[in-house]
Formats: sequence, C-alpha cells, structure tokens
Amino acid sequence: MDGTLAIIGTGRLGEALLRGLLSSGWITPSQVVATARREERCAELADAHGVKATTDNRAAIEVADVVLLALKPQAMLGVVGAVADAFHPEQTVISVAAGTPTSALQDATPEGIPIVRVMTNTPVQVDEAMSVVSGGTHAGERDLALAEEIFSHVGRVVRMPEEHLDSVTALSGSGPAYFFLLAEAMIDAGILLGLPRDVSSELIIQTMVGSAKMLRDTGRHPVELREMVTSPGGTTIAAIRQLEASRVRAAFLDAIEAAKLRGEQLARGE
Ligand SMILES: NC(=O)C1=CN([C@@H]2O[C@H](COP(=O)(O)OP(=O)(O)OC[C@H]3O[C@@H](n4cnc5c(N)ncnc54)[C@H](OP(=O)(O)O)[C@@H]3O)[C@@H](O)[C@H]2O)C=CC1
Ligand SMILES: O=C(O)[C@@H]1CCC=N1
Repeated sequence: MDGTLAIIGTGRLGEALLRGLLSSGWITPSQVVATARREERCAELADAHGVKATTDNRAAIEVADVVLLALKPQAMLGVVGAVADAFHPEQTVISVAAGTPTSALQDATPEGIPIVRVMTNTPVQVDEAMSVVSGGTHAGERDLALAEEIFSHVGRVVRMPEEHLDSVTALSGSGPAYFFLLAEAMIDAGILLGLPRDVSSELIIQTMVGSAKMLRDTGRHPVELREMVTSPGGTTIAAIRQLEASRVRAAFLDAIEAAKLRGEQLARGE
C-alpha cells in the first residue's frame, strides 16, 4: 500500500499481524509506526521488524493513513480518548478489540472518523486467520475493502453486520483456544495409555491438521466425515458414547455462549 500504518498497542496480536503484513510484502518496515506502553517493548519491536516503534500514540496516529487499534478492550477507550484530536477523517481506523463496539470508539473520537471493527484470531501467525469485518457509521466501501485487503494477507475474511461480532468473537476469535485445549487433553490421553509424550503429540497434531484439511477441502458436513470414521461395533463409537455421556456437546454450547456474554460485558466496560 501507499502511506503509513500505525499499530496502536502492538502486543501479541498486533505483532502477529505486523509480521504477516511485512512478509506478504503488502507493507515495508519504513511505512510502519508501532506503539507500546513500555520502552523495552518498543525496542523489541524495532529490533525484530525494523519498524519505527514509540510510546507516543499521538505522534503515530497523526502521521498514519491507516490506524490499527490492537489495545486490550479494557484500555481501548481511555487510550483513544486521550489522543482523540490526533485522528482525522481521511484515515481508516481499524479496531480488533473484543467487545468494544464502533459506536463507543465513534463517541471517543471526533465526528466523521471512519471506523472498521475486525475480529480475527491468532492463526494470523501462520497466515491462516479467520477474520470478520464490519463497518461503523462513517466507514464506507473504501474503508471496508481496505480492511478486507489487510486481513486477506493473513488468512480468510468475511464481511458481516456488527450485531454478530460478539458471537463471532466467541466462535472464531476464541476458537483456537478450544482446539488447543482439545489437543492438550488428547495428548494427555495418549500418556494415560502409555505412549511417550512426543509420539502422542505427533499423532494428535497430525490428526488435527488432517481432519481440519478434510473439513475445509472436501466441503463435506462434519457428521458425514465423522460417520466415515465410526465403524459399526467399533472403537470410535465406544469413545463417542463416553463423550456424549460427558455432555461434551452441551459443554461446547454453554462455553461459547459464555464467551459471547463476556464480550457483551466488555462492551459495557465490565
Ligand atoms: N489474542 C487473541 O487471540 C485475540 C485478541 N484480540 C484482541 O486484540 C487486542 C490485543 O490483544 P493481545 O494482543 O492479546 O493483547 P496484549 O496484551 O498482548 O497487547 C496489548 C498491547 O497494548 C500495549 N499497550 C497497553 N497500553 C498502551 C498504551 N497506553 N499505549 C500504547 N500501547 C499500549 C501493550 O504494551 P506493553 O507490552 O508495553 O505493555 C501491549 O503490547 C485485544 O483487544 C483483544 O480483544 C482479537 C482477536 C484475537
Ligand atoms: O480472550 C479474549 O478476550 C480475546 C478475544 C478473542 C480471543 N482472545
């Protein structure tokens, strides 16, 4: 792209995105200003990526054509409000914070700033993110298309109305954590059965990758794919019986609903 990208709050997610955008060639280090709260973090970012890094959010926002807000939800409105006059309507502002609605960011900034909200996930680190883009009041087609372009460099992107973003956060935003927990539990099961940890890890990771590829690439329904594995009177149905007895399906429904409710609490500043 032409112009400057400011990343405000360059933590785990901001840095993963920065890495993906630099490696895709969409942006060069000289076009990026990254901010963090601590000087040591700034030095780390500058060393690792060759970008300008500063604790001065105002200076970073003033020079930017695109501002990416990657602060924690709890810090977002305070930090943005403190430098509100640095924003200008020619910029596109993109927030990746869970919970925080564009209306709250709109209220914290001057009138007319185009604000786009994106919910992405940590697979940005391997260019396999799932990102969902939605626009605030002043975000036009140009702003939404720009956000889609940015996140398409690190995975897949879809556009949805903002009313669905807390549900999206609960599903795909937090989703990697559920799969990692599942992997951890299955690796432990291998240990229980007497396999060495490295062997159990390799078996489970490759099984997860293979299963994910089948889901994505065959386009077949998960039920159909599961039935392919489940032989009559066999081993898989014995395991599934136990999973159903442990209410694993209900546990997922409850857990993901709890994540959505937490997003709604964050939006209320709780
Ligand atoms: N992690 C995830 O899976 C996902 C996270 N998100 C969202 O991304 C956002 C960031 O999350 P994550 O990267 O995990 O959080 P981190 O805590 O890793 O990153 C937050 C960053 O903000 C910096 N920061 C704090 N205060 C200021 C300030 N006043 N000025 C400048 N920088 C500041 C911190 O700097 P310092 O290090 O110096 O303290 C830190 O680098 C959150 O809003 C979260 O909801 C969205 C999707 C997925
Ligand atoms: O746990 C969180 O709040 C963030 C948002 C989605 C994933 N991590």
